[in-house]
Amino acid sequence: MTFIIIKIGGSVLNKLSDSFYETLVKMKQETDYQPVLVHGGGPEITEALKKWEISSTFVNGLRVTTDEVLKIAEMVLSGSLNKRIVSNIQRIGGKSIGLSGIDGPLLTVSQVDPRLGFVGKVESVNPAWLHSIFGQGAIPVISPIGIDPSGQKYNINADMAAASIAIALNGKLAFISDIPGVMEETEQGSIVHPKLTKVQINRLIEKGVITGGMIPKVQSALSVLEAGVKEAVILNGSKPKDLLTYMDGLDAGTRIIREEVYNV
Ligand SMILES: Nc1ncnc2c1ncn2[C@@H]1O[C@H](COP(=O)(O)OP(=O)(O)O)[C@@H](O)[C@H]1O
Ligand SMILES: CC(=O)N[C@@H](CCC(=O)OP(=O)(O)O)C(=O)O
Repeated sequence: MTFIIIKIGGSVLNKLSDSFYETLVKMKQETDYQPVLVHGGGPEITEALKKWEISSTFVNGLRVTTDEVLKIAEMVLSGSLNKRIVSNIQRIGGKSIGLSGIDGPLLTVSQVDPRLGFVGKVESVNPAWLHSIFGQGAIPVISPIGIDPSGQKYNINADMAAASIAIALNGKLAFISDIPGVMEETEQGSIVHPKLTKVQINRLIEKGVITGGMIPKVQSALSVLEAGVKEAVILNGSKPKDLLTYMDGLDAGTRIIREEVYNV
């Protein structure tokens, strides 16, 4: 069995078609792949915060999380969005169970930086409950809220949560977002990089080509490579075939790979 950790970005959550969910259910029922979903929800958290008239800011793609921001983030992520994805999978005929990093606890975290408030980085993953969900023939759907040993809850960037789970399960990692991959404006027009290494990524960040929410995404991809996972990929969620194309070993999106395999 090969695990594939599929991170669904909040940017694309509401744009995913039934065929995307059908692909997941078929993958689970008909192939040796075991899909594990991790979802974000940044835009919906921002919308809910606006309704509550709470302001929030980002530092390098991470939301500064006060106690009241945390409460809304948990409500949106572990409440409405997690259950929306679970019910979408069930509507297509698949089995699915939703949980957050607190359940189990699946994700034990520590504080990233006191200046960011309750933003967590994953210290350990306990996949025991995931294995029992796999045993039930179901697809786990994970929301990125974690907990520390004292019981304090934390908001985790969903890309970073997905990377930690991919490392723990030694699985493949695919980021599904609202763009075709890592893009760059060149004299010839806009291009999508088919593959990138750490050195190239760092150069694109320095040049200001990779910004905002793309920063934690590429950094999370690099962290899985460092931990021994072969590669990570960024795919376009509005093209459900991209996931199948990638699983078939063909080119899709942007693959993030180690230096030594760049020319292979
Ligand atoms: N070089 C880049 N190529 C593509 N997207 C980029 C790039 N730099 C920044 N971005 C931004 O990153 C966004 C994807 O990150 P994010 O909004 O966090 O998505 P998600 O919710 O899918 O995780 C894109 O919509 C785009 O605005
Ligand atoms: C700490 C932090 O930034 N947490 C994110 C969690 C959601 C997320 O990551 O959503 P996307 O995948 O849609 O970006 C946030 O509050 O927006």
